[in-house]
Amino acid sequence: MNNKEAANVLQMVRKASPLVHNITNVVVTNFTANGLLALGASPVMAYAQEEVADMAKIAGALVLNIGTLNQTEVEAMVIAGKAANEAGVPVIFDPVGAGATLYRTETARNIVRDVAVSAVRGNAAEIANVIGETWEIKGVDAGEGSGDVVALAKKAAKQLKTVVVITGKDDVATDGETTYIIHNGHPLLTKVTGTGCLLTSVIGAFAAVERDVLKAAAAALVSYGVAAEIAAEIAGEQGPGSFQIAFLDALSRVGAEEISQYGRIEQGE
Ligand SMILES: Nc1ncnc2c1ncn2[C@@H]1O[C@H](COP(=O)(O)OP(=O)(O)OP(=O)(O)O)[C@@H](O)[C@H]1O
Ligand SMILES: Cc1ncsc1CCO
Ligand SMILES: [Mg+2]
Repeated sequence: MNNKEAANVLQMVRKASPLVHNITNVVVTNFTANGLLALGASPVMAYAQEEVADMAKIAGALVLNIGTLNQTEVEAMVIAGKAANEAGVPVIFDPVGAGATLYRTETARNIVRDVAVSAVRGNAAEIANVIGETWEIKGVDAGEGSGDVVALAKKAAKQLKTVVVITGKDDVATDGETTYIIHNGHPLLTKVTGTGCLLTSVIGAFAAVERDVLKAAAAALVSYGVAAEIAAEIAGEQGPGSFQIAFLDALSRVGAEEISQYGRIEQGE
């Protein structure tokens, strides 16, 4: 995966405008829908157990996010996930807050047991907790020590038999064999709620058009990180509110030119 290939996958998203079915949290719902629209995908949020199987089957990707989970919604996620599996629709999982409470940790583990997920995206602490590893957050920036993060991502990918994406200062995407490290993004992303959650849904949009989920994830990460850098350039001085708006604009504008100029994809060990 290089910048050119990444830009090609982004172009495919814009051309196909895939339907991305999200069962996500109440904090990020609107931002996620607007972010997917800006990018060029077609978002839908559908949660009722009566309809999630039908929606998941017609979607290009299903995104499950446990940010504000409750038991009814978790049951809907499993129904949707199994329907997506039957229909060959990729499922992307965001284990928000795994490790923070026993309920989140157990739910995250149950979802990866009951649903065949194509990719899991979280920060290092969340991914560690899904696979039962302890993880010390070193300093304020969980992205510090990316060597450890790569090892954690590979271990998780092998254990869960799926693509694993760990985000932070640098982002790592791996299937356990091939690893990409993406050096894009901006610290202001951590000052806007749900940028991780939107990224998980963006990976869904890319996985809907690129069957190689690892390539899809790497392309999503570089596109997203470059968009953040463009937004910070335009509105970073103003603060997180202006940055959030500029970021939505940048998601709609980022293309081959910007990715070739700013994209920093490294093939890892
Ligand atoms: N220090 C940093 N510098 C640059 N980019 C960063 C930094 N920290 C995180 N990011 C970027 O922010 C985005 C969200 O990643 P993060 O790891 O913060 O997700 P998260 O913890 O799940 O966030 P949330 O819970 O708010 O959705 C990613 O695109 C990531 O690359
Ligand atoms: C703040 C917050 N609380 C639960 S989910 C969420 C959004 C970031 O995932
Ligand atoms: Mg998160």
